[in-house]
Amino acid sequence: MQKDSNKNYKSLLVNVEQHVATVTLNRPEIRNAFNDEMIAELTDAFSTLGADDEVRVIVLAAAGKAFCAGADLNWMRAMADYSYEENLADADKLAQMLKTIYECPKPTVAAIQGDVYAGGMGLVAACDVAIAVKIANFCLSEVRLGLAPATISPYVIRALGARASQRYFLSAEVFDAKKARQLGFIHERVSEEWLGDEVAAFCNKVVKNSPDAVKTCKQLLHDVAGAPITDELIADTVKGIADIRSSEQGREGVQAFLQKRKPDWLMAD
Ligand SMILES: C/C(=C\C(=O)SCCNC(=O)CCNC(=O)[C@H](O)C(C)(C)COP(=O)(O)OP(=O)(O)OC[C@H]1O[C@@H](n2cnc3c(N)ncnc32)[C@H](O)[C@@H]1OP(=O)(O)O)CC(=O)O
Repeated sequence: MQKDSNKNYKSLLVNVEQHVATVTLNRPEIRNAFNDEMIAELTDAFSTLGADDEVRVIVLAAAGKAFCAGADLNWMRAMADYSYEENLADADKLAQMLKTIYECPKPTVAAIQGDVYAGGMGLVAACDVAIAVKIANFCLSEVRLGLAPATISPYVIRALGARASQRYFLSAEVFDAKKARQLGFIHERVSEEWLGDEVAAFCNKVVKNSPDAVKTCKQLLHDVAGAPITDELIADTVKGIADIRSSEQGREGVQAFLQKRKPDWLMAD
């Protein structure tokens, strides 16, 4: 059975077929960077599909050239000028979106057709399984922009490992899909023409299994794999991004990206 579950989403496409839901990020012109609207829609889509008995697995895919360029920097720049309380409340919505994806009771698969930068790394890390094309590049680029991988950190550090995270959080080095596979950040690396088949093959295996047993496995994997993602931890990460994006260097880094120039960190202080 095929079902079009798009509701009135503006930044997403949602489709359900044979128990597999596909949520497609659909702002290809800015490389699927997410703003407040996309954050609200992703939160709603994963909550709704997570509660839908017909859905047994959810694929997070993306339209166009890149998988996701992280937070929309026009939105980040705008938030820096809001009151601190509004800035915190807004950052909390980003944190809650990631938590909703991570805690979704259905297995989630990131189908990565292109580059994954900054907040996009959080989306991939919040999913259970990640399959990427060979040409995809990965980068925790935030520090280049005077920002920090804050709300995404609980998920990325779990998926990438503490040691590799130290290297890539601090350097913002770009790494390729081969390295991402070696580090365990992605599970499989395939040619572009095989991405759909590889993702479908994985989903078909999940769909044949007992939905209740799969749900229990997912809960166990979270419980056993690491310290719980508590409200206190989330609040720390929310404060982390709210503080840094309204700082002088955060404003300068984002402004420099949007103006297509190099940031001047010293002038910002
Ligand atoms: C979640 C938290 C923080 C963040 O996520 S901060 C976001 C940081 N993001 C980045 O550093 C990525 C910036 N983008 C890129 O480096 C590149 O776009 C790319 C992803 C490597 C893809 O390169 P490509 O050459 O394919 O595309 P262009 O660079 O030409 O971009 C096309 C078009 O899109 C605009 N754009 C790209 N990314 C963003 C963005 N994040 N926000 C807004 N706009 C973006 C780009 O400016 C181009 O626009 P034109 O008008 O066409 O020039 C914090 C936490 O963890 O809490």
